[in-house]
Amino acid sequence: MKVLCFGMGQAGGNVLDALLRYEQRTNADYVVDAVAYNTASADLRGLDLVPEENRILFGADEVSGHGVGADNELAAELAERDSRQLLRGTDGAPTSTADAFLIFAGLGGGTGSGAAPVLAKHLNRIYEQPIYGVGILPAADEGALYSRNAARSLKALVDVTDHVFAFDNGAWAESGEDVAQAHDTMNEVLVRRLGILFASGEVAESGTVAESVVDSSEVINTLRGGGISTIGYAASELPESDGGGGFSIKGLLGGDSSSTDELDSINRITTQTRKAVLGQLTLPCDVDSASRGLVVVSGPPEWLNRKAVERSRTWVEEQTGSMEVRGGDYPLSESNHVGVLVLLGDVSRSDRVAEIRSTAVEAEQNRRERIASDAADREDGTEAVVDDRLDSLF
Ligand SMILES: Nc1nc2c(ncn2[C@@H]2O[C@H](COP(=O)(O)OP(=O)(O)OP(=O)(O)O)[C@@H](O)[C@H]2O)c(=O)[nH]1
Repeated sequence: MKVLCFGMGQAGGNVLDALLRYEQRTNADYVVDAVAYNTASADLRGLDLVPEENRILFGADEVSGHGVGADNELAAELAERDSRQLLRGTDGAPTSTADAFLIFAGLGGGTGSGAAPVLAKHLNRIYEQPIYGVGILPAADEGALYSRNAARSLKALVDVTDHVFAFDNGAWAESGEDVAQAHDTMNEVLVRRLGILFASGEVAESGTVAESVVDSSEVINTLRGGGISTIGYAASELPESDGGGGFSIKGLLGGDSSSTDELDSINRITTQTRKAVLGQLTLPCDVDSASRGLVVVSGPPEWLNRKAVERSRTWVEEQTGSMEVRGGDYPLSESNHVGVLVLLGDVSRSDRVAEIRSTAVEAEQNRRERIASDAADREDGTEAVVDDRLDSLF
């Protein structure tokens, strides 16, 4: 599945850079072009793989390249004002070769949080392809302002995109890691999942193998209808003699390797499916609240047992209670792992999203009370200006 990628703000740019690195490392080719945007010029300079000419500074008239300092309303305003400049990011891009557009952003800060929905809205006006957000939720200990920004931005992004892949920083933070290192580790987790999802759709198109490979329309159909999705992934290393070579010691000794391998393959695939869903989701959620699912099993072709793939698919169907769970293979001849990726589309219950929402509502109430009391203190009777946007959260 070919994707045209946009990284908005610092987190957005970092994750995009990490995806490009992962694509390079795995010799894949699904990113048709990559564009990064920021209100802070230093953040754009810090990127590695996004081409220099595709790094776009906006809002410079107002903030002179110094960023918006977590003010996502200002970022949205600047993005709207500079929308032509944002769209210039697609000028040289081979837009017609993309199956989908992807906008990466941290939702807790200012630039990505405020400007990602604005960019999505403008791309939507012009292009036919589905537009997906990749929204990074702040950890709870990043404070109420980040939660408030994230709550608003998540809602705005869901409203203007065809789906939002959510990633919860809080669920993936390891205690004791410094922030930059933690971000790098989290970015790896996220891009591995996205990379496998997009690369698996490419195999079908190049026509190399098996009939049950996943194609891009299956990814798009799983995401159809919008909402928030989460992705789980788990992998198991194969015994050395089988790693990618396709032979087993038992087979060489004349033993019945095929039945052993079949059992082993079924066990590995079903176990990894459970692990992927029960403890490795990008956004922890109530699995039974998902509307649709997609299971992609990757590994050397001889390990991609049909029965196992079908069992995994059925298990995900049972867990989600959804009748719309697709399944397929992603053959990787050189791999020494069997991996299972599970995409759960349109999840409606997540403790973390509920927590962000309630912190946001509380922060908003405090703000209103403060404004109201400031207004009461003023004797001129000026009415408090309140923000009603949060009333409509989810
Ligand atoms: N997973 C991940 N999260 C990041 C990364 N960089 C920043 N964040 C998170 O993103 C949120 C802050 O958003 P940023 O992207 O830094 O902010 P910005 O969009 O550039 O906006 P301003 O700096 O406020 O203008 C916080 O929740 C950070 O923890 C990253 O590389 N990976």
